[in-house]
Amino acid sequence: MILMKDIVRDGDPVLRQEAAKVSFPLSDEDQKLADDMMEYLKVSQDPELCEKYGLRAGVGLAAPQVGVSKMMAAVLVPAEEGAKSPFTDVIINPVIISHSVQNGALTEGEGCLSVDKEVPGFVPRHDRITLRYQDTKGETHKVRLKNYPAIVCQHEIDHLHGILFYDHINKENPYEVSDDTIMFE
Ligand SMILES: CNC(=O)c1cccc(C)c1Nc1nc(N2CCN(c3ccccc3Cl)CC2)nc(N2CSC[C@H]2C(=O)NC)n1
Ligand code: NI
Repeated sequence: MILMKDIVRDGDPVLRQEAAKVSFPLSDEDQKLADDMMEYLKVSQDPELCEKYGLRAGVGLAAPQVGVSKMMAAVLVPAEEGAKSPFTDVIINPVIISHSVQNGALTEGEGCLSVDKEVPGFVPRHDRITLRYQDTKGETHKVRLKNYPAIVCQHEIDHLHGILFYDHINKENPYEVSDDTIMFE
């Protein structure tokens, strides 16, 4: 089971590397990694278990964050009342094949399990993306995502390319975004 002690923190070079493509069929090790990363998200989103294991809650976790520089990330965006559309899968060798011109950003900024300090500011991302990836069975998927699930997938795909969320925050004015940026909770 992945615990906070297994999460690599900012400053470790593995978080700034380009991860390696994953080959199929998955090795037993890669399959276990996929399962463990998804399990972390599930446990972290359960208030009792989160507390019991001293975890930070997350909706995404990328392999480099547990020290494995491979193109794999688990995403578990729960179904919430109202507009948000859920998205749950382990995305392997993900590629954003198209995206909206319009940006989107979380009004509360972003957090990351590998960044212990709060970094205030808006993180401008594409509001809508078309994502192609392979699942753990090697099946290729092409999905259109928008708003929160799109933000989360971009945050995790960034990890696979050595990019951290605060790299996108405007240094001069952290709360400056283009006026057509969609801001959401
Ligand atoms: C600095 N301000 C903030 O962090 C921030 C502050 C307020 C609101 C938001 C929305 C913020 N932003 C933010 N909140 C999250 N969570 C909200 C709580 N949630 C969760 C918590 C408990 C149970 C179930 C769940 Cl679901 C877990 C996920 N997650 C991310 N990110 C950035 S994209 C990857 C994703 C990630 O998993 N990070 C660890 N950002
Ligand atoms: Ni992160």
